[in-house]
Order: sequence, then C-alpha cells, then structure tokens
Amino acid sequence: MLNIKLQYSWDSFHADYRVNIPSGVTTLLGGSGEGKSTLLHLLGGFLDGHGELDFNSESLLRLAPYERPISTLFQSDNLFPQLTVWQNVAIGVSPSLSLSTEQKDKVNWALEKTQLVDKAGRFPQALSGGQAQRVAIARILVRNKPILLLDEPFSALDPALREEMLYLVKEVTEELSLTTLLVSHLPQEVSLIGGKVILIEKGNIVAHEPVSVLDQTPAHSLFSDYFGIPNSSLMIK
Ligand SMILES: Nc1ncnc2c1ncn2[C@@H]1O[C@H](COP(=O)(O)OP(=O)(O)OP(=O)(O)O)[C@@H](O)[C@H]1O
Repeated sequence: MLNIKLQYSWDSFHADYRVNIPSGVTTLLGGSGEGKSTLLHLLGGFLDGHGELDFNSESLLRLAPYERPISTLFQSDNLFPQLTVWQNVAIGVSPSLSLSTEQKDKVNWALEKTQLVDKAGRFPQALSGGQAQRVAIARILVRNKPILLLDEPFSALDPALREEMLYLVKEVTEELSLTTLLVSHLPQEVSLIGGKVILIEKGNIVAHEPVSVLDQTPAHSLFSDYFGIPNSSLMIK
C-alpha cells in the first residue's frame, strides 16, 4: 500500500494530495494543469513535498530519487543512441554494463517479455516508436522496483500501439505485483487497463474509485464533468 499525504506549493498552485493506493494499476485523470504530473514528481522525489509518503509502512520522503522503490517512465524518456537495445536495458541493472550471469539472464528475460529478442543488437535509431517504448519498459522491468510511475509515455504512439503498450503495462503489473500509477486522458484507455481511477482537481484528489465507476449509469458526476459527457455512461463500447 502506498500511503500519500503530501503538500506542495508552486506560485499560486497549492496541492494537497491525500490517498492510499493499493497494488495494481491506478490511472490518474484530470484536466491540464490540475496537478497530475506534480504528484508523480513528488512520488519520484524530483520535487520536495511536505507531509507523509509511506510504502508498505516504510517512509520514502527522505530518500533520494535513486533510493526510492520507484521506476519512472515520463514523456521525455530517451534511450541512449550509442548503446544497443541490449545495452540500453542492461544499463538499468548496472550503469557500468558489467553484468553477472544472473543479471544477463534478467536482461534476456525482460527482452523476451517485451518481444525484443530479435532487436537486441539494434541501435535506437533503427527502432519504431513502439519498439523504443518497449525498450524503456524492459529497462524498468530489470530495475525490479515495486512502484511504476508512467506519465503519458505512450501519447505519441498510434492507437493500436498505445493499446499494445497498455496491455504490456497491465500484464507486468499483475505478474510482478507492482503498484502502477498511469496518467491518461482517455476513458477507453482507463477501461482497457482496469484497476482503479483517481480524479485530480486543483492539486486535490477528488475521487478514487474502481474503473467500473466509468461504466455506471447515470454517470458519476465528477467523472462525467471531467469527460464532458453528462448524464450518460462514459464508456465507449
Ligand atoms: N515549472 C513550473 N513553474 C511554475 N509552475 C508550474 C511549473 N510546472 C507546472 N506548474 C504549475 O503546477 C500546476 C500543476 O501542473 P502539472 O504539470 O502537475 O499539471 P498536469 O495535471 O500534469 O497537467 P498536463 O495534463 O497539462 O500535463 C499547474 O498550475 C502548472 O501551471
């Protein structure tokens, strides 16, 4: 369980996030500028918040980003162009790229999981957008951290690839019992990935519900206001 009671201020933006997040996927919804990325940056330790942040009863607040049990995949994540796919994943285990046999097995396992075995020797410039994102996910898998933060990492991909990536995130979250937080804007994506959904407004968590809430009729008023689809079911069947 990830227990969050975090306050943060930035000019006129005052956030106060309070929520307990179980393992599984939780999607963060909210309009532009409402504070989704700020929450992920606070969790990752890239911004300094006040309050409490515990994961399975261990406080994370005073840990540096690299000490936290967290992997992140943000919009701007890039691969190292001078390293092969295999090396781009291996660097997640050891920055010096000197790996034990066990660590090499782990890299190979992650490449299998992300269906990149045949691309292991390629350089990033020879990959499609979807393949490059799979490399970034493989690197996250070898890091072996129990919390995964994804800030719209697939927004540049076409709908079919985005769906493929979401299935992969769902699958690895279930298999490895991760606590995954994903920022998204699309109700279809939320329903596809399942789990729970959080609505953020003005730096506050105003709703925290199972994804099925989007399918209820009449629609949940806060979510229907957010999606701009009043008095109807939010799911696109
Ligand atoms: N570098 C910055 N300096 C000052 N204020 C900032 C900065 N970055 C973000 N903010 C403010 O913090 C608030 C929350 O921003 P945040 O990026 O968390 O929103 P978001 O919900 O992720 O939005 P989006 O969906 O557009 O990415 C906004 O009011 C924004 O203007």
